[in-house]
Amino acid sequence: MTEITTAQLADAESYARAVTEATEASAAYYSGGDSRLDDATYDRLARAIAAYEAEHPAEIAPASPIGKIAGGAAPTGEVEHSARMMSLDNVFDGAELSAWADSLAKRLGGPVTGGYAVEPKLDGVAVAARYREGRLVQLVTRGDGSHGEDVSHAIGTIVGLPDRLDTPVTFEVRGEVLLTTEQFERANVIRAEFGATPFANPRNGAAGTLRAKERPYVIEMTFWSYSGLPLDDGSAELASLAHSRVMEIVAEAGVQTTAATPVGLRTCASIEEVQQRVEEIAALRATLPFGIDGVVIKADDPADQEKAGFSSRAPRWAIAYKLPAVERVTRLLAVEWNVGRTGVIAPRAVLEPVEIDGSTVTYATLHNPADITRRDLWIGDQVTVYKAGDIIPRIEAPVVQLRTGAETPIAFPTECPRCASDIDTTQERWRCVRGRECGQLASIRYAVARDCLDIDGMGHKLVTQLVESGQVTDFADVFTLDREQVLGLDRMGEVSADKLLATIAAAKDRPLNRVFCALGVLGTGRSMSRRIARHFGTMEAIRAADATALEAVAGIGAEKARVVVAQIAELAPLIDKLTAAGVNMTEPGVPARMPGDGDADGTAEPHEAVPAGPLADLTVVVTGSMTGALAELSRTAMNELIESAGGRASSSVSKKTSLLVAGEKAGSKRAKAEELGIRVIAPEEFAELLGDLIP
Ligand SMILES: NC(=O)c1ccc[n+]([C@@H]2O[C@H](COP(=O)([O-])OP(=O)(O)OC[C@H]3O[C@@H](n4cnc5c(N)ncnc54)[C@H](O)[C@@H]3O)[C@@H](O)[C@H]2O)c1
Ligand SMILES: [Zn+2]
Repeated sequence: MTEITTAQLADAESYARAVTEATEASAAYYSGGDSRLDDATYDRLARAIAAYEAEHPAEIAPASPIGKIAGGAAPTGEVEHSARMMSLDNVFDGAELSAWADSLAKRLGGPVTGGYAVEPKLDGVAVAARYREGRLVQLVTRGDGSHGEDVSHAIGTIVGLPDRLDTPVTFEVRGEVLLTTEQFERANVIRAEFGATPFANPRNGAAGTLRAKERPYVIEMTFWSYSGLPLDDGSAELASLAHSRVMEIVAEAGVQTTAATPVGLRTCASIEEVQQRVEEIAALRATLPFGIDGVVIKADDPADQEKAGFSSRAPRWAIAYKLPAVERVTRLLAVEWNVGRTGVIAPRAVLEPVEIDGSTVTYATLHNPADITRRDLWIGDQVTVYKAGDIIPRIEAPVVQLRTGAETPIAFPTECPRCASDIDTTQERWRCVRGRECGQLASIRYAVARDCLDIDGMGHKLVTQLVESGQVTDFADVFTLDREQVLGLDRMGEVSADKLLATIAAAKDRPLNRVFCALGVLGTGRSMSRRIARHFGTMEAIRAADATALEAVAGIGAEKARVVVAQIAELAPLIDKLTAAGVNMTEPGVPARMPGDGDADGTAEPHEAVPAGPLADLTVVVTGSMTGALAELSRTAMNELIESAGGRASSSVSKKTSLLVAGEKAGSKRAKAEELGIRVIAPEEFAELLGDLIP
């Protein structure tokens, strides 16, 4: 997207470019092609153009979309409308809504007499449907408002717009043709079957489908009427009835109206009531089976309408209260494959972060591999992303027209990303062949690994065997294995069995930080586990801590604190089992910090359990392979060592780094440290500094 879409227009040249970009986008938008811009971006661009024009009225370009129906860009047809088909003016908040109501009152010489009708603003394509003698004879698009295109070929494919009514009425109904969420999903499945590119979003699908004449397949759409008017000499009385009454007559005739949507048509006496209703509809938006982009408010009484009249573009007696955009276009950066508790392997889209409906969206759900194939998604694609309310964001479709050729196919996993077992691909939802066991395996493997309980000799094969035979269901079971069970394992002799049992017994005495780490609490890796253990001292104190108490640990914010508390509560049975098996639950040298401990004012200062050592207050990064006295130490052991010497271990070099320990084959971290002027020392020198702290 070019910069002019967000910035103010600085000069005539950027104004001209903005007008071109807007008219091109509109042309695509109204014809059912893929617009390069999402609505929020288009609206920003249009506002920038309008602001520029207000300041430079002499420079207004003839092609400017401002003040024109459909931005002047809709394909116009040959069918003359029975009455102009207008746009709607917009408001974006309560204050603007009140201002609109005030200006309307001024025009009317007093408040509206018949109240306001409030309906959803359906996000589809406007059409006029002409019924003569109860038969649907013609469908016309809005076009430029005075002439539209004949799209009568779509008659018979639109739910809610019957081709024959029960009574022989002659009238015209106007309304919105759209694809419901369900129809949209189905449409893209059909499109894929016929090798056609997917629709980028439901609106686009409705516009394209309405205009498409010769397709080998049918795509079902839905119609909701929002107005009814006389046609030829028929139904003249409609012109003198309240809007809400007209809608009743249209509905009685058998045409679907906005009143039949889940949010209905409501009349409100005051603008405060309208505002309240807008908020209710906004809250229900995410639950609707189709997209809305706002709420439409109309003076209900025909006398009020007549007095208010029209501008060149829109009625003055109606207004669209726009809701925040829930769809944006952004880039698909990657697809991650996560394995759920039951072994289901679910893809998740990683997106270039984009702001939708007040929050930043970085991930979106993708259902399964078949779904990815059906949607024809590629890495690098620009995609339409939808999010409303609390609903998890979803990718609607790629914007195929924006492909550059640099997109790459999405690689499907060939083995379980968690346990490397085979994948059962017989169902649409792929699953690790180990199912539930897959999660057990992964968490037990994690717990016994070097960084956690460090049970040497308990490799992947062994864990797999123990889980498959049902002898071990969680890592607490490892501590209660008896000699007989161990001897029963494949290729297990007496010597190695005893050795393994000895390692398991030794692992019971690991410090709390490692036991805690082994629990695999979300968001607490090795160093966070150390910090938590050093802060609280005992598992009992950790379990007694509430979210506020946890926030006292460096690096734990409110959000994380809540997650950790919830997970520890969930893990209670496992922790109890570990305690019963005799596993150590204390951090050596650190007193327990129970709730209520701390300073007089009740706020517990994080106390430094470890006395200030040679690395007090230094942030240390280790890179390359260690030699000399440190040769045997894993990264975890190195980090523990740094912390026991009073320092902070970190994995990346930044301005905050105090010291880089660079071993053999140190690469980019060393270069960066040198660039930042950070002190770099060799493992031997570091070992000297630490002296007898080295284990
Ligand atoms: N993405 C793009 O490139 C692009 C380009 C042009 C326009 N747009 C979008 O189109 C919109 C502007 O389009 P517009 O000028 O056609 O006006 P509009 O669509 O915002 O409002 C007028 C229309 O609302 C519809 N409508 C829905 N429910 C209604 C109801 N209950 N009562 C009355 N009318 C109802 C009618 O079809 C009417 O024609 C903006 O949201 C803009 O973002 C996007
Ligand atoms: Zn698995």
